[in-house]
Amino acid sequence: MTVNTQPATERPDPRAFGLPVVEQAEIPSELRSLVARVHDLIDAVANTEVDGDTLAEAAATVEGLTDRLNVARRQIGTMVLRELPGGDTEYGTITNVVSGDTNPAAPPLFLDATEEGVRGEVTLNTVYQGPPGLVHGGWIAAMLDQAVGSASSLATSPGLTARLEVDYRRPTPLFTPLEVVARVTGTERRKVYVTGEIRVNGEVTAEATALMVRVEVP
Ligand SMILES: CCCCCCCCCCCCCC(=O)SCCNC(=O)CCNC(=O)[C@H](O)C(C)(C)COP(=O)(O)OP(=O)(O)OC[C@H]1O[C@@H](n2cnc3c(N)ncnc32)[C@H](O)[C@@H]1OP(=O)(O)O
Repeated sequence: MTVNTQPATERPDPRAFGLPVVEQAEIPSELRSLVARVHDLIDAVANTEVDGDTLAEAAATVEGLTDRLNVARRQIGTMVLRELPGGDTEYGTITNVVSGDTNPAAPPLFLDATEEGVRGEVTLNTVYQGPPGLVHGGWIAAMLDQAVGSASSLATSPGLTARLEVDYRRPTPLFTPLEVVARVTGTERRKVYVTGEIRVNGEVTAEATALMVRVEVP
């Protein structure tokens, strides 16, 4: 089943929910650079074996930086307006743990609209490790949740995940390009049925079926 994407102009504006919106182009390049450096820092901290003096010095430096950054914080729930290839647009939470532009803990997984639904590629490091060398099952579910939510939001309007079932078919490896896809298979009133897959070299390692319930604009 192919579900046509609902025009962006017909989707709810987050400002109607009292949420601030930042356009993607307004995110300063210095912030993007900081996010990328801290993303690498998380990986370095998770894996370092340097001596205690170096660790103590690093902790003091990071604490000082944290204090400096915390003097001006965004409102919780700030949204980012993204331009997708093909001219469509999408709102996302700016600190979303899977795909947030300003979240150094996010892989990040960016999903583009396709004719079928959504598709994205991502390669994960040891920060997302569960079993040795493999992606944690919770992160697999998180990426699939994001993909089904995004496919549902683009095809209809934003919603919350009511049900998500994941089948883990094969181990999902770290340091290997992962393809993440999702598509809407049906709708019924506010209910949107969606499926998603993670593939490695074309082979499905995990698949999800989900029910999204569209939120009502106040
Ligand atoms: C503008 C903002 C932009 C945002 C962009 C976001 C981008 C997307 C990216 C996000 C990606 C990340 C995504 C995330 O991380 S979403 C975060 C994780 N999810 C949640 O926190 C959701 C928590 N649950 C709820 O809030 C409510 O239960 C919801 C809102 C889901 C429904 O409560 P609501 O009071 O509104 O509706 P209703 O109870 O009248 O139910 C309506 C219909 O649904 C049926 N039903 C309900 N539950 C289930 C169930 N479990 N199995 C089967 N069916 C179920 C129900 O029978 C009824 O059917 P029918 O009687 O019509 O036949």
